[in-house]
Amino acid sequence: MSTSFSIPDVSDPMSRHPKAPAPGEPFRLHHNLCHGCGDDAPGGLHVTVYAGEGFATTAEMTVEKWMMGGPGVIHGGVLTAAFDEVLGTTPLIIGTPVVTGHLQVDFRKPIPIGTTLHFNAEVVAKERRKVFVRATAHLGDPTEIVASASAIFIEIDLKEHFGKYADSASLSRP
Ligand SMILES: CCCCCCCCCCCCCCCC(=O)SCCNC(=O)CCNC(=O)[C@H](O)C(C)(C)COP(=O)(O)OP(=O)(O)OC[C@H]1O[C@@H](n2cnc3c(N)ncnc32)[C@H](O)[C@@H]1OP(=O)(O)O
Repeated sequence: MSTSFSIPDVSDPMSRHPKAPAPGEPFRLHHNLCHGCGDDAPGGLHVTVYAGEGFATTAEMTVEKWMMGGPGVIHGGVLTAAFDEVLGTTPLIIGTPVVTGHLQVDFRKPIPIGTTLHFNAEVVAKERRKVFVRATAHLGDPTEIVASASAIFIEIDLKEHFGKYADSASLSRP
């Protein structure tokens, strides 16, 4: 399928899930080996996403040396993976488990190694199983956006989607 990020004129009703973390509290790990958030993921990003107000979340990531692409700056693929993690966790605030269908990233400024990236994300709409999420990243000054991303995530039944793969990789520890 080929698609683009286009927010529907009218969203399905959305509400914060009663079991969503309180503002400032972290979301639980997807699982221990998740490349984005898992504690045991070899070479993982170790991003923790925190609930914000409404349908919003925040996250931080230290830009480490191994994340380098061009000399001294983050690799675009690493930044994209970080956005995928932050954006893909955010729909849990409305209680919806998802996988990425479409993800687009705007790389606005070089992001130096050694800095801390701050993410702000928000679910902006839901249409049937599609969840529309946007995020921005900055280096400490929220008015200076260094990158932004938009994504369409698709609601899934976790067991149906991952059940046949989980034994081999996703849930076993290294
Ligand atoms: C037991 C285990 C415990 C596990 C413990 C917890 C683990 C919790 C893990 C979470 C982890 C998250 C981590 C970060 C997020 C990733 O990185 S997820 C990994 C990357 N993504 C993928 O691997 C997804 C691969 N793609 C697929 O599996 C399938 O294409 C999908 C996305 C499930 C859709 O297939 P489908 O269910 O057949 O959907 P389908 O009926 O065709 O379409 C439904 C709707 O979605 C739209 N749609 C479908 N595909 C797309 C697309 N690519 N773009 C835009 N729209 C689309 C359709 O147009 C349709 O829309 P409407 O007709 O309602 O307007």
